[in-house]
Amino acid sequence: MMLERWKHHEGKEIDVFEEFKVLTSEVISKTAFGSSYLEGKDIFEKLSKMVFLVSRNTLRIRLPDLLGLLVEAYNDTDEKSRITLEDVVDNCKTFYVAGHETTTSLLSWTILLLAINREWQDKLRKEVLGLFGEQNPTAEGFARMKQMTMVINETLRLYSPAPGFTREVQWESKLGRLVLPANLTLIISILSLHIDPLIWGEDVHLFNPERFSGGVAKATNNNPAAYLPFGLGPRNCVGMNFAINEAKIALSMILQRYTFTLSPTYIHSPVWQLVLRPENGIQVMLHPLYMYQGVHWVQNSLKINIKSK
Ligand code: HEM
Repeated sequence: MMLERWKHHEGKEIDVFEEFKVLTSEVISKTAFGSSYLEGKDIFEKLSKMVFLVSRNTLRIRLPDLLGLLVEAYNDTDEKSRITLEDVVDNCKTFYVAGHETTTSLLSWTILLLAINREWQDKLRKEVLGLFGEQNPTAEGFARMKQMTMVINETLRLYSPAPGFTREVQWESKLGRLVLPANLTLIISILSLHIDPLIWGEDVHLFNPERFSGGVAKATNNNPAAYLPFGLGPRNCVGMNFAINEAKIALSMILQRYTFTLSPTYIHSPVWQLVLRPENGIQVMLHPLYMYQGVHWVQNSLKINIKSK
């Protein structure tokens, strides 16, 4: 649906942040709730507004079949483990928000970084076309997407959709020279870890996916707590693989069809409103890879050589 809409924007500007909001809503609605964005548009719009008011919370249920599990828990014969209708609704909201805003943010920042780092955009396009040609991307291909994984990792480092997460101190504990009282809430700043030159080196502020060429462990010097886009430990993100696969599908399908450059109207202003989002959207210019000439679709010669691998 999104790519169909984009056909009307060829050669023109498009705000990818707005586009990805609809796309990721559609995806989470269909996969988790079996409905579509349009069917639940009003509810989803209200939930999006609520994002300003809610903070990440209490969901204790994992994919898949989220709704089924919630309904099961609601109908539980054991009164102690039964949840209320309000709990069902609350958990649906969390799932919707957690699974939608974060992936929108990841996709949007990746497009921004690829629009201004054209050599990486070209590299990814070659990788995608080498693996899938013009066919739809497949799950088997994802594991072989080395450069795409590097770019996603680097985007998540620089523009972590969730720039922080919280932990509650359950009982008085010592942390180095600090004594942490019980019930204290700690905010773990993912972003400060991701831009620490002691961990990443002097080029910490530069977009350099190459740093992930040997994998995350090598990039972090085997320090699993240095890179936390999806949190850490038993309460880490349940949607990590879902989000990464969704991003790989969407990016592959865009790269198969378009080159994109940053629009002069773009104003850089990342803000942390539950997720790290571009305050003014992300406007790019879309250039189709193929043009219809006479009776044939031909490669747009102004763009890159898409045949080379
Ligand atoms: C790029 C996309 C995403 C990012 C960066 C992200 C990041 C995070 C982070 C940092 C946490 C907190 C982890 C912790 O406290 O250790 C979290 C939790 C969570 N995420 Fe994600 N997330 C993403 C996508 C998703 C998706 C697609 C879903 C669902 C479909 C999802 C569902 C959840 C849930 C339910 C939790 C709470 C887990 C718990 O408390 O046990 N997330 N996420």
